[in-house]
Formats: sequence, structure tokens, C-alpha cells
Amino acid sequence: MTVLEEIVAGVQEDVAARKAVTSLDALKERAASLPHAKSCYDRLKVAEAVQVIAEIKRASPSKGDLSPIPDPGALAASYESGGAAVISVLTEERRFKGSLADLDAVRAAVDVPVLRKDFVVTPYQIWEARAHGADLVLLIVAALEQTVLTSFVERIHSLGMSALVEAHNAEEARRAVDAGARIVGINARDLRTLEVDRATFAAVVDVLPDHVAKIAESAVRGPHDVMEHARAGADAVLVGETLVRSGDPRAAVADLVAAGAHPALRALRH
Ligand SMILES: O=P(O)(O)OC[C@@H](O)[C@@H](O)c1c[nH]c2ccccc12
Repeated sequence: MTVLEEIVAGVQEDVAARKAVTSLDALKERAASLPHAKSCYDRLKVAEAVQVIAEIKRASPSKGDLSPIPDPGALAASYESGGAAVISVLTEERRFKGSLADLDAVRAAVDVPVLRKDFVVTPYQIWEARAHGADLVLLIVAALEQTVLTSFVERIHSLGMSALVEAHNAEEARRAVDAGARIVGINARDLRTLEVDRATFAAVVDVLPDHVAKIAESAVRGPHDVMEHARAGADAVLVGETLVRSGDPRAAVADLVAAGAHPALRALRH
């Protein structure tokens, strides 16, 4: 079994347990009582500057515990005040130590769009995302068959949310586009092996048509990496570990945002 398959097996058990407590109808009712999801595409595909998606991440299978996050809402608010365009919240419980409670805390604390980052393998999780106030939902190409991927993208869009469809190589990136994705993430970390290759984004991005919002995910250490991804054509970067370990998350986000808005990049982006 790959790491990805192991994580998905755990997620399936956890979803079954939550389903026994909260019915799909209850989720739908809760979703219907909420304000509409915020649109994300236009915020991420901004000609003037590369945007920052800042992640609330407690732990990971590759690094173990990262940094204690006693108050995810407060951390998200710091990210927002540093200029993050979107806040990503890991909700996978076993390996990333996230939860829907984290998503709730973040949703209550910020106005910017919120991404539910999990291993989505059933439509129930898409309804959960909406019922807990998410605007954007991650889908991982490597975890889903093509027909399922396509139907999940449609479901997310039909609920007024945006799908961030994650690929790790050119074939997966093509599948993301074929599935109707308008926002595609290219992950430098291979979720099957957890190995990181920072050159992945530049190697894969050319597969994506112009209209797609292109997100460089994982292993961004600082402003230099933002500039590098920007030159390769990124519209946004998604950053977790560097921010949660920074000690000053507002300033750390602001540094990345400033790099993304650097005048030298502007000419490239027009
Ligand atoms: O902490 P990093 O290296 O900055 O990475 C953030 C994000 O890209 C990573 O958490 C991630 C990308 N895709 C995922 C899919 C599932 C879980 C986690 C992820």
C-alpha cells in the first residue's frame, strides 16, 4: 500500500463514523442556512501579483508534529492580516491531526475564502465542506478515478464552491483539466512516496491551458521560492510548514505576499 492508499483507508473509516452521527440530510440543511460560498478563481488569478494560500497544518506524515496550534482561528486571522488570499485548513485527522472543528474555528475568524484540505473520496465530504463554511475543496487526482473526479468537480461547482484539483505529474494535470478543473494545484510532494521535488511545478505547468489558475503546492521555504514559481507561471503558492514554524505568521505571510507582488514579476505576468 502506498502512503496515499493508507491515508484514504483511514479517512473512509472516519467518514463512516461521522455519517453515523450526522446524516447527509442534516448536512444539506445546515449548508442551506449558510451564506453562499465566496468565489475564488478571480482572487487567485490576479495579473498584478502572485497570491498566497496559507495553510493551518498541525502535523504531516513526512514531518510528524510541526508546531502546536492552540488557536487555529487566531493563526488564520494572522495569515489574513499578512495578506493571504485564501486560508487552507487540513481536516484529515489521523496523519495531519486536523478536524472539522479547525475548519469551523477558521471560518469564524476570517473573511477570505477557506479551503477544506482533505482526502475527499465521497460526496458526503463535499457536503461536509459546504456545511462547515468552506468555499474551496481539494480533490486529489491520484486518489480518484476519472469519472469520479469529474463528477466531484461538478458537484463542488454546483454547490457554488470552487474545486482545487491537485496533480503531481503531467498525466494527472491533463486529467485535472479534462475533469473540468479551473484551479489546478501542482504538488511538489508525491503523496504515494512523500518525496519532494521542487522542480515539479516548472516541469508540469506547461500542460495547463492559460485560463487555469495555477497553484504551486508544498516545500515553499520563503520569498525566493515564491519568485521561482512565479517565473515558471504560478498564479499562487500554497504554504504550510514554513508559516506554522515561523514564529511570526503575519510577517512570514507578508514576506511571501511582497515577493509575489515584486515589480520584476509584473512584466512577466502581462
Ligand atoms: O507544508 P508545506 O510543505 O508548505 O505544504 C503545504 C501543502 O502543499 C501540503 O500540506 C499539501 C499539499 N497537498 C496536500 C494534500 C493532502 C495533504 C496535504 C497536502
